[in-house]
This record gives sequence, C-alpha cells and structure tokens, in this order.
Amino acid sequence: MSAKSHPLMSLKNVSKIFGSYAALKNVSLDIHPGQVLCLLGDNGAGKSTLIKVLSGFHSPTSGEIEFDGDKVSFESPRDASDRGISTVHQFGGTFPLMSLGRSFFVGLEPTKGWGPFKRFDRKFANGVVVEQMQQMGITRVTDGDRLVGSLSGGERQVSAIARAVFFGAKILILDEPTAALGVKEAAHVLRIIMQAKHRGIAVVLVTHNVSHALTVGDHFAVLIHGEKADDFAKGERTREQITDLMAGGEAMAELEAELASLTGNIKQVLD
Ligand SMILES: Nc1ncnc2c1ncn2[C@@H]1O[C@H](COP(=O)(O)OP(=O)(O)OP(=O)(O)O)[C@@H](O)[C@H]1O
Repeated sequence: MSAKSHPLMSLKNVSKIFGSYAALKNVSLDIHPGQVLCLLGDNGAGKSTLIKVLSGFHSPTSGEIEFDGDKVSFESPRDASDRGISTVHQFGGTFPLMSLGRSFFVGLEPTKGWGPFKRFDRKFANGVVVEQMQQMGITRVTDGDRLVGSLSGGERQVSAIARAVFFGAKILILDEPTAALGVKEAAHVLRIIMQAKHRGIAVVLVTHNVSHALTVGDHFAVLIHGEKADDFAKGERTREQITDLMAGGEAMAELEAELASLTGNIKQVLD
C-alpha cells in the first residue's frame, strides 16, 4: 500500500501539557493501513504520551484527532478500542496467574448457558487460544489452561498481538515489544508484526532499537523533547542519521569519541 493511501488516523498539531510541562508540542502524524509507523525517540521524548493520546488514555490539550476522515475525541480508552485501536504494552500486559484461555478473552468472555447458569466457556476459549498461538508460530502451546506466566517474554508479546488481531484491531500500537528479548524471540515478534501489516492493520511501533525499526518500518517519526524532529519514509535516511537524531540531534560519533577518551583516562588511573 502506498503512502498516498488515505490515512486511517491523523493527529493534527496535537499538544499535551502537564502542568507547565509540554510533553507533546504541535505533533502532526498520519497512520496508514497496512503500514508500520515507527515512533523513535530517546527516554522522555514523549513517545508514551503520544501513544496514550492515540489510545484514548489522554485527551490532547490542543489539536485534533481524525479517524477515518471524521474528527473524533476519545473520552476513554474504551472509545479508542471501540474504533479498533488496540495497545499492547511492554510486557504483553497480561496476568501471569491467569490461564491463557482466560487472559485471551479477558473482558470479552465467551459464555455458555443462560441466566444464573451462564458461565465462562472454557473449552471454547482454550480451543481458540491454542489455535491462534499455533498460527502465530507458538507451537509448543497445546493447552489453554496453561498459565500466562509460563510463557517467555516474546511469546507473551506474540499472544497479545494474536489477541488484538483476533478481535479485529485496525490499529495495533506496540510499546517496545522487543525490549529485553533475545535475538530469536525479537525476530519472531518482528515477523508477527509483518504478518499484521500484511493483513492491512496499521501498526504503530514504539522502539529504541533502530535495527528493529529499520527491519519492519515503512514510515518513521522521531520525537525530541515532545516535538516531531523528523518524519520520513523507508530509505530516506541512513541508519547513522536516525541514530544521531535519536540521541537528541547530537552526533553519536562525538559521544563515542568522548566515551573513548573517558575510558582511556580511567585506564590510565587504573594502570
Ligand atoms: N502524567 C504526567 N504528568 C506529568 N508529566 C508527565 C506525565 N506523563 C509524562 N510526563 C512527562 O512528559 C515527558 C515525556 O514522557 P513520556 O513518558 O511520554 O516519554 P517517552 O518518550 O515515552 O520516554 P520513555 O522511553 O522513557 O518511556 C517526560 O518528561 C515525563 O516526565
């Protein structure tokens, strides 16, 4: 899908002020179906605040949000999720002591029976969760009664993404999904992100990892101190340019030289 397709969601000059601190300043951003938008930025740059605005946790102090061409204002995360905006938090946002079947359907429990006899349909839920996990490459899970806590970090991310896709997410917001994962697990999560994109889902990926962003991203936005410092499509910047931008505009080469001389000084003292 080309960048010329109509955006599914747009932020127009969105600011978010906390007291006297502007966490976001006039940020405009387009989110397209079937594309991965990577949100990059150093700690405190405003990435979390931005995804909280997208997912209805915060309303903007000023600016507008458009969804499917309509101006919208989300009063709560529920409003955003009703539009198909689904957020997966850093550790998969699940409950370690809950079964996989229960946690997959939490808040949307399938029931059987009626009236006072209505109860959670465990068999159905477990069947769905195992099928979805298998489809997403987690083949070792064959029992939906297993506890969420028994999954690895990558498997939790993948199952949270599977859940969002199963319930029809149109926009999937992923907050540092590969942080703290090993190489293989991170690759699995990135593959699942590509699958979601190919289904036409708009993915917003927040990451510190430039390599991961470059592997799956179609479009990139870099935040520095709450402002959008750059916005570009795949192939329009080099890895070095992106890394420098993420370091807040300071050239990484200079920082590295400074570190090298510091290390030299420490070595001299120790010798
Ligand atoms: N509820 C709040 N009240 C006051 N200040 C806030 C609030 N939420 C965020 N901030 C401030 O806004 C700035 C941006 O924070 P944010 O969490 O969005 O950054 P971030 O880019 O997600 O950083 P990180 O990668 O460390 O999570 C920070 O200085 C933070 O202290």
